[in-house]
Amino acid sequence: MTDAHALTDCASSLFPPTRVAGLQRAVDAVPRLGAAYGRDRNYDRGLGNDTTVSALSPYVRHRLITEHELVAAVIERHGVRAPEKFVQEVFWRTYWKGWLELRPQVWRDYVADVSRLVDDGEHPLPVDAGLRERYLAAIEGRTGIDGFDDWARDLVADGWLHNHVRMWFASIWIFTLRLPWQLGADFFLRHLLDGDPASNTLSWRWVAGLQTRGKTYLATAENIARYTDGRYRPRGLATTAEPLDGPPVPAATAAPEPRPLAPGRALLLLGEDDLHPESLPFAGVKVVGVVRPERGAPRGPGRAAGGVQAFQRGALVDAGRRASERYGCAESVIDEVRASELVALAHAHDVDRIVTAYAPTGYAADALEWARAEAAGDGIVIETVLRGWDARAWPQATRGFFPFTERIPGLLRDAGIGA
Ligand SMILES: Cc1cc2nc3c(=O)[nH]c(=O)nc-3n(C[C@H](O)[C@H](O)[C@H](O)COP(=O)(O)OP(=O)(O)OC[C@H]3O[C@@H](n4cnc5c(N)ncnc54)[C@H](O)[C@@H]3O)c2cc1C
Repeated sequence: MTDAHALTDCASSLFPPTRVAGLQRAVDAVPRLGAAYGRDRNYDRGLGNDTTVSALSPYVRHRLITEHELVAAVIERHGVRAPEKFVQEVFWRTYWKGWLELRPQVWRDYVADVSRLVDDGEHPLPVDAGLRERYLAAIEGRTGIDGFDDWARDLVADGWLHNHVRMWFASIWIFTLRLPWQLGADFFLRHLLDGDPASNTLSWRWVAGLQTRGKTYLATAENIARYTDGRYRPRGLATTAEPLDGPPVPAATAAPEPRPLAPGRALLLLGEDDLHPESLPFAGVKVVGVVRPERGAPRGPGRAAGGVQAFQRGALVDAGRRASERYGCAESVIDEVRASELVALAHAHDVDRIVTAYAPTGYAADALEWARAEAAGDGIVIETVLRGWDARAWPQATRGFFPFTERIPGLLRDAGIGA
């Protein structure tokens, strides 16, 4: 039996949490990300030599590698047509982030739902005793469902799953095991190295039929057998997938607007959503110190898996070192993003402002918002800077992904890619 809460070092050896490791993986992957990716990407052949996908998500999610540089490298190698599918997949991330940014209530509802469903222990369990045993069987890989049990254990051990596996897993969780989707999303978010509030919450909602109203994703034994090269052929899967019921999708609110930073001295605060501070638009700002949180943002009411915490910590250390070098100043380490420590550091550096990357809707943004409100009371302003990539794309996430894809050529042009 797997201990679903075990601290695992395996994940960080598969995915060393540095920009250099991400770039190396990208260099190795780029030759495969043209037509071959479009043809084979739905096959799950694991993380070894036969892998059909890039397995770059832990790096892209934390922006150890930016979407811009990844897409530019792939187009430079293959031209615009052959990697169309890959480029679209990268834009799924951008689209989901934009979609949630325009509808933060969907995030707030998810957070409230998870809190309501679980107790307040360090490793929270469902409050409903009947649900608890079924939930434990699922996350510990004891359901007896071929494939599903291995995937639950793989997730805990590796911190990563192939996209098709994530779809099958979520579908079986919701429609065969009849477990609440929010608990599956929480399990994923706390164990995936790439765990991302937007991509995760909205993908689970999509499988459940809440995102594209009435349209669900049903995993079938035939599809699983085909795309796992016959490794798995589960029996007894649900044969229908009735969409779940939920509150109506809220209307889109306004997208955040990019505001250029005023010139002058400031501290630079690192945030785990954007760990390539070298390319953030800080023109005119004199960075006099780098502030690095020791710990990443929470991933749910319970503790994130050990491998996830190690990745978050390692990625922050890596970005802190690069930022100190880039801006020629020392780094200060704080426990987590909290106003009291930020205000003390601002005073120690004789500045009244702190600049940081815009944090998209999620746990990190929640923490930053609390710190910002409190620090303002002490006369310290926390200013965020939005990348052009996000500023141009997010306002387009008002409808479904397919209308959004029509914007991709224009977004690439505006980013100066493929010209
Ligand atoms: C139920 C479910 C939960 C998911 N949870 C997360 C999550 O927490 N974090 C996360 O990053 N992705 C999530 N995804 C999306 C997707 O599965 C992963 O991004 C992808 O599998 C990462 O593997 P890769 O790097 O090999 O992707 P590739 O196929 O090589 O794609 C390249 C890059 O494009 C982006 N990308 C690809 N597919 C998607 C997608 N469907 N949505 C968003 N971005 C995408 C990623 O940045 C990825 O690194 C989820 C999907 C499902 C169905």
